[in-house]
Amino acid sequence: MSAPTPATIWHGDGREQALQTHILTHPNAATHLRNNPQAILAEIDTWAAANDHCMMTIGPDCSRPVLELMQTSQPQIMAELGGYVGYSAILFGDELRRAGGRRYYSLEASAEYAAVARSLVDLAGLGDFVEILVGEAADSLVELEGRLEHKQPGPIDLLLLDHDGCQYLPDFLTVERLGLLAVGSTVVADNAWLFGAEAYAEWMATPGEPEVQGRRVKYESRTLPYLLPDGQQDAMMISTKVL
Ligand SMILES: C[S@@+](CC[C@H](N)C(=O)[O-])C[C@H]1O[C@@H](n2cnc3c(N)ncnc32)[C@H](O)[C@@H]1O
Repeated sequence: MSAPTPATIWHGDGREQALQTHILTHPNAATHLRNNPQAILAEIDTWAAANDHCMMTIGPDCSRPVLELMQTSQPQIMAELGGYVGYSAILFGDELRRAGGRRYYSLEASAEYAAVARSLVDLAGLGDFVEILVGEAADSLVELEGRLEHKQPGPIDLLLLDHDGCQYLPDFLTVERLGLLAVGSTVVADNAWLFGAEAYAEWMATPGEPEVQGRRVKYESRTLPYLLPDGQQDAMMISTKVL
């Protein structure tokens, strides 16, 4: 009988702090890496591959459809639920700033991961553009709504769900109840077929116009299937609010 294949370890074994130390003490940290988001992202990918780590970062392949979406929809304000070590915040925050966007909000539950993210975002020169909110997304969303309330209704143009699949649906509904999305806003859910996100994917795919907070809402969705590094079939779901 062969030994069972060990489960993939995705995070939390010290790799995040090891990555932070690697980047911040890199011989080129003060020269090539400082204020160079693309070089920092490349260094994260290189370090992960060299150390045989499956990182939870969105990575170059899965980020491509989001970057394409940003080019076509030209968001002003973006928010992500699940910031981890700051990879997606650096990648999309850099793109958003270069395209003339206003602000990128990164919501992260873990104070440890958020501290790593903050140091890398600062090194990338994005510290005054990317804001990291530490705490459960459901709480940070309420705080965010208070901060954005003077802006137009539905202030988030592009929302990225990349935190805990079981929380995708309840936290998305919180976003809807708080009125943070307008007609034309887009929600991108990574890992939409796994890790408990199935309820969210089903809600988005169900025809009709469900009521949220007494308002009828409707989204049009498309899914982009892909394989995870460990071979599991997953998909990204891109949904645009049409009502
Ligand atoms: C897949 S990682 C995010 C990866 C990141 N978007 C990137 O591409 O670099 C998921 C992150 O969500 C965080 N998380 C899990 N549940 C959360 C919650 N309820 N609120 C906020 N963050 C949460 C985890 O701590 C983890 O850092």
